[in-house]
Amino acid sequence: MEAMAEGLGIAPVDALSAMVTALQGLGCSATGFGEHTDPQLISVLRSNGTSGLQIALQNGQWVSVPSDRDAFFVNVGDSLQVLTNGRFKSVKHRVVANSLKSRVSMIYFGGPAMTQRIAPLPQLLGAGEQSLYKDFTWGEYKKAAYNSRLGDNRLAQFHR
Ligand SMILES: O=C(O)CCC(=O)C(=O)O
Ligand SMILES: [Fe+2]
Repeated sequence: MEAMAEGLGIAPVDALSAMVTALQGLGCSATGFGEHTDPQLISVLRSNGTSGLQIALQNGQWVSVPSDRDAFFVNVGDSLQVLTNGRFKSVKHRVVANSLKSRVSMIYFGGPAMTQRIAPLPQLLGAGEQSLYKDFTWGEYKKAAYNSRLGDNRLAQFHR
């Protein structure tokens, strides 16, 4: 935050960190990153070992992902859910800010090419099994995503 303020030429330099301190003083856990699913095929995440990442179970209960700086968190995205015709689930997740330690994460998002058609892999479809989704390209999905909010179920509009 200090470096950002410095880069922005904001004076006094500690204006932004004062804001963070004020939030921490409230003693409540703020939203670090709102609930959402990742759009791409796969996300590979590493963090600095600070807790905060949570996934939603099917019953809506939020469960914390253990914070381990030596572990990778591999997450299925919406596109892989479609490619597997729903066998792999794009799990809803969020980050709850920790008032004691900052969470830093780096994520690799593996996404398809813009013109790529996103559809269940034929070899995964059983006899007579239909795609659960309408035909769409990654570009079409992205366009729909730009018109949605972070927490929206963006795949819903592509369901058959
Ligand atoms: O920072 C994190 O741990 C997760 C962030 C995230 O879910 C995302 O960028 O898609
Ligand atoms: Fe995410």
